[in-house]
Amino acid sequence: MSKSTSGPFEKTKGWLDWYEGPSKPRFAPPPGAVDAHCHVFGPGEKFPYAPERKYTPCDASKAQLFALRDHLGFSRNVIVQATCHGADNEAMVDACLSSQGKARGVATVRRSVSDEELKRLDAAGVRGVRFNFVKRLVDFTPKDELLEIAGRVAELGWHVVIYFEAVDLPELWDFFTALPTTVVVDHMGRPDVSKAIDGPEFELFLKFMREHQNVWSKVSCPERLSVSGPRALNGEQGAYRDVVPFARRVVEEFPDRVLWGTDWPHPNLKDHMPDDGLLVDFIPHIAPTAALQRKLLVDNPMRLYWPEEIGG
Ligand SMILES: O=C(O)c1cc(C(=O)O)oc(=O)c1
Repeated sequence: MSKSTSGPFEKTKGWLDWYEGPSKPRFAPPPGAVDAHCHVFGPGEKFPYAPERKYTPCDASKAQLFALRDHLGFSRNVIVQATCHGADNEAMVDACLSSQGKARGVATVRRSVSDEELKRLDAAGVRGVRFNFVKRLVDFTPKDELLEIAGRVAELGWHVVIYFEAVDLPELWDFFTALPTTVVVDHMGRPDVSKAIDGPEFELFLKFMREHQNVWSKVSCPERLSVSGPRALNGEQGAYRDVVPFARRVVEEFPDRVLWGTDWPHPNLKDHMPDDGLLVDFIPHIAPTAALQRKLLVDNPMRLYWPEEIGG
């Protein structure tokens, strides 16, 4: 079970493999904590990467993900379909089915998906679909196609996860606000943290959440968003300081609509691969009280992904 291969595929040049032997976090997540954004990649031998993919990763299996979950002190995962698998959800579905109910999934589907397939995904633990607008990751899908998919999954009680760059929010606003489901934003809508926190770009994101009660945000991926570091490596307890005010602002203003995830195995990071134990130690910087931590890591993800277990 080596991480460095990609099965029969060749990894994208310069690909950084996930960090082996992460430290034990100093921060102990509350009991029942959910890593609400992570992926599985392949293994390529068993679950081939999609022909239309924009990158070929190293393998990152369900067993490796579940081992990380236990090591970090988490109880559950939400496994988000990675773009390298296109709309073939089998690696993610297989992980959900092997998790003994401890993983839910977010799928990618095309307009051609049948009702039977949606029901099969639902039975496997899928609770949402992901719409991706990051141009380096996917080709364009027409919005009427996406709206049609959103309407169909709404009937299953699923939500829509959206991934986009902050500069694209104005253009996508009308589409996002027309979605008929709960809408979960990946990685805080990728703010440019070198810009002012009270500047127009991040203000627009806050307005998006303020004016639309169905919009949630993942306060994840400081390792992607940080410009100044320091990186979560070598025992660093104050990593990615420039991201802290942005994430903390979202957690404090919208405590009931935030989620957190490792983003393991961190696709497409170019300059470093974080120690996931130190990433967990980032959490108390953005959610400074036990009450906020409990909402972020337990109550909110349980409400969205396991409502039946909390009488919801
Ligand atoms: O920024 C990214 O490169 C990235 C890629 C993917 C994916 O390929 O699915 O998912 C993420 O959450 C982030």
